[in-house]
Amino acid sequence: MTKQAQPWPPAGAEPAPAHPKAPGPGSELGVHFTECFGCGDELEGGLHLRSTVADGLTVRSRFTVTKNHQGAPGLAHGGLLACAFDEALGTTVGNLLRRPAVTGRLETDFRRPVPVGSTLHIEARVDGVGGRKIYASADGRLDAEDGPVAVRARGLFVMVGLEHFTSHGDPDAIEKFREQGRPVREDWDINP
Ligand SMILES: CCCCCCCC/C=C\CCCCCCCC(=O)SCCNC(=O)CCNC(=O)[C@H](O)C(C)(C)COP(=O)(O)OP(=O)(O)OC[C@H]1O[C@@H](n2cnc3c(N)ncnc32)[C@H](O)[C@@H]1OP(=O)(O)O
Repeated sequence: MTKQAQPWPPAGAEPAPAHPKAPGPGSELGVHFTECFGCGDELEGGLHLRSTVADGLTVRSRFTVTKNHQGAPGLAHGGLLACAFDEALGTTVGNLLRRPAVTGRLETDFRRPVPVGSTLHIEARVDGVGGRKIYASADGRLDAEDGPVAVRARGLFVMVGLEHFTSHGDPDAIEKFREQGRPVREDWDINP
């Protein structure tokens, strides 16, 4: 096994400017779906991730680890940390590029244990786009924006049409997003 990183983003990926309608620096991104395990406010055991646009193609998210998120006693479960990064990367891609996309691949490096009670400060960015593929990465730091790196992640997101959500998920998904203040059909570029 090697810790040697592969080139990222891969050769051929191009820089991805923010969409003209993307929320600007300082914008709170809010909840994209109230029942989302990552950001929703209706799930008691959820991650309750909160995100703010930092600058350009960067979003800062916060996730506080509770006893609902344990693996070993007093420590966060790695799979839930990966979930937090999926959410942080997904919200970065979705909100800044305004293209519906789903996670195709997610890599996580766990560098330090993350204790219950700590807050992970996740800084995520869009690294590039190649065809339908969007490359994004993030660092998660313990308890402060300049704290020690505990987790790093890279995600490959694949642009999809809105029918991805209605045909594989809830037929009313687009209407539900609209009811929750996300009129994706109007606000997003929806033809991958
Ligand atoms: C969601 C929000 C919508 C709107 C909300 C409003 C506002 C809020 C904003 C934002 C918040 C969002 C926050 C969400 C955060 C969580 C996100 C998730 O967890 S998503 C759930 C988990 N992921 C899945 O369930 C995917 C399941 N997989 C699939 O459906 C398909 O495999 C899919 C769509 C990924 C690709 O299938 P194909 O048939 O369309 O396309 P093919 O040709 O297979 O892939 C396209 C390209 O991507 C590469 N690719 C695909 N998967 C890959 C992989 N695993 N590794 C490497 N490359 C891969 C392929 O090699 C191909 O590349 P070549 O064009 O040939 O160069």
